[in-house]
Amino acid sequence: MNEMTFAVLGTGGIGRRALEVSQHKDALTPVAACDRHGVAVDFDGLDVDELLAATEGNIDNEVATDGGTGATAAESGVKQHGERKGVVASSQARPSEDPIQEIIDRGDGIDAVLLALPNYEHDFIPRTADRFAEGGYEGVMIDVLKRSRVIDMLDDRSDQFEEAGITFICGAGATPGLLTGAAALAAQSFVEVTAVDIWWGVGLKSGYEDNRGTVREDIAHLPEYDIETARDLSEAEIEAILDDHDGVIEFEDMEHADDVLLERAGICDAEDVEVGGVLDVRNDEKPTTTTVRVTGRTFDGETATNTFQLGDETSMEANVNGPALGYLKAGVRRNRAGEYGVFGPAELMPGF
Ligand SMILES: NC(=O)c1ccc[n+]([C@@H]2O[C@H](COP(=O)([O-])OP(=O)(O)OC[C@H]3O[C@@H](n4cnc5c(N)ncnc54)[C@H](O)[C@@H]3O)[C@@H](O)[C@H]2O)c1
Repeated sequence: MNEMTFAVLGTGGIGRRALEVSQHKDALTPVAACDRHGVAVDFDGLDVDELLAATEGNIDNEVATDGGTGATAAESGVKQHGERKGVVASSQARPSEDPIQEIIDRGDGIDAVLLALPNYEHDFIPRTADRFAEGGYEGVMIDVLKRSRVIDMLDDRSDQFEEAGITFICGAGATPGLLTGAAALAAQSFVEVTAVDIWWGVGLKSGYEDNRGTVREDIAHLPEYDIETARDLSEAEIEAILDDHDGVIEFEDMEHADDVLLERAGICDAEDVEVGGVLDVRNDEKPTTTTVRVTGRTFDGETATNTFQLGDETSMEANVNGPALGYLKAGVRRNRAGEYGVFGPAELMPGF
């Protein structure tokens, strides 16, 4: 009864590491994985070691998603050796014209689906969720997306998910995700929260090759870019931006969904949440310690700031995938208890 099966959509920087981390979680079996090129399904459990070894040099971070709203087909960012692209390099996978549909068709045996897909089109993850609902899927869907506006698009589908029997958990990576949950917990000392400041540090030297999708999406947060212009950047242009910054980019006032996720959990107003951080692609050491500061007023009239910090040794991959799979398991428990609809990481913490 406690056993859970899950599928990963997207075997790029995040999806591959999610499969690896799942090996360290109790009673969680990966049974399906896909990228744009193909799909692997085995209800006895995927051989994760084989899949990771075979795809090590074949990670697909191409810009295109499914060709929806204005996707470019730029063939950039593909790390490839040999004939077979992406997940198809694994002997467990085969090429597919529509790998996501193949997973929907096997949804009966899948308790949860982790969407480790790109966010170059804001409606890609919501549209993918629609396909699961329309395909009769009844289970958990969970994403690690970052942008605030996508949460509204998922909220609009709340009734549809409830009717379908889907428990959708949104924004459940590191930030949003782990840090949003930490802010919700830190807020419990207060009767009124006046400010939440999230400041992250990521050092990505050895992980850079595998996480170019995430770096491109981060560049879209710089004031001179947006998701469309970042999507159209060539690899050489991205390298030039990184060179201009000596490999260290500082972000301020980011559109990160921690704000709307804390507001929908009743913790504070979205406008009182600030997210920024520093990305260093030339060092593995974090350029700054990831810190969450929650300021508020206690019931007995004191004003204080509760602070939560991540250890500098924890990698971005550890801080995204550990929480994502932890929230996935929390989602399966809710789904089995008949709770459907849209939930954020703060709502799965003590209430406010
Ligand atoms: N919340 C957080 O803390 C956090 C941190 C890092 C990354 N992220 C997010 O995680 C997401 C994934 O990032 P990444 O670095 O792994 O990206 P990536 O580009 O490395 O991988 C994306 C994967 O999706 C697959 N894909 C694309 N279109 C597809 C389709 N139509 N069908 C099937 N598969 C398809 C690609 O083939 C690839 O395997 C991004 O949206 C990123 O913003 C969140």
